[in-house]
Amino acid sequence: MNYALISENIKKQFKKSKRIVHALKGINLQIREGEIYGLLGPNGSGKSTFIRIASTLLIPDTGSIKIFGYDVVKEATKVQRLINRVSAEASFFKKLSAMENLLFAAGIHGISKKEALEKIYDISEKVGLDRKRLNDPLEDFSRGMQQKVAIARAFMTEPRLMLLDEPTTGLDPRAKREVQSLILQMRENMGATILLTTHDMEEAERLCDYVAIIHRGRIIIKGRTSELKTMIAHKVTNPTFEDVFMEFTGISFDEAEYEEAESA
Ligand SMILES: Nc1ncnc2c1ncn2[C@@H]1O[C@H](COP(=O)(O)OP(=O)(O)OP(=O)(O)O)[C@@H](O)[C@H]1O
Repeated sequence: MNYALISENIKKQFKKSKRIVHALKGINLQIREGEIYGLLGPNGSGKSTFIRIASTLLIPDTGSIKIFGYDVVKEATKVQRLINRVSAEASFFKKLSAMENLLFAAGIHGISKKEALEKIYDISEKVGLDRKRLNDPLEDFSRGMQQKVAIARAFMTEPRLMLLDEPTTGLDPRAKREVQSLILQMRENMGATILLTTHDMEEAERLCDYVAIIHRGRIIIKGRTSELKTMIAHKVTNPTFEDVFMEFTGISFDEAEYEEAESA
């Protein structure tokens, strides 16, 4: 079995005014190559912190993440060549055109102008963007279209691992559907592995092969969406994936007891 990402005992704390926030309390997970892996959890549970560590933007306090065998701290440059990341707010030069933004991204990744133009026309087709609009400033595009361009732009660099941090947050249902279809289509075409965070449980079920639910910096449960539904079937009739989320994130546990169980 080839793994795209292996995380071992990742811990991270932050100082927030005078308080210490334990954002991640020992995250262990393995993502198989080619999989869409969902990291789900309530607000503040630590999802973005994990994604930021995996994408070399943040250094963990302890533990390690290996991406295709490379350590995200010690071999950050090698890791950066293998990954790309898209967050909820597409980061563009909004006054510049789609074409200028895409050419800029291609340039950073050492893609020649000729190849970049081919890829850009391909992207416009994939996201349903009329070629004539390529020269319009990105700020004139709908949020859904901006997000689709951001995802296609990230795939343009052919990452082996794509980190999608809430890629559909704030989009209307139609735009959301379109972005989800684009993610599936990109995975199909590029064969990339995807780590995705979302608050939308229907989306998690639609896109993810495997999910982990994180709560207060700890992974509470991992499994295929169907397996997790089966786990709560004795409590809820015909459970939805949202029921699964409610069940596992409603847990109130005694910290000391949990720590003991974890270290046992
Ligand atoms: N740079 C930072 N400084 C201080 N605290 C931080 C920082 N980044 C994250 N935190 C805290 O760490 C915890 C986890 O935050 P994180 O953003 O990883 O959660 P999340 O699961 O992604 O939340 P959301 O679903 O709301 O995006 C939160 O309590 C947050 O306030």
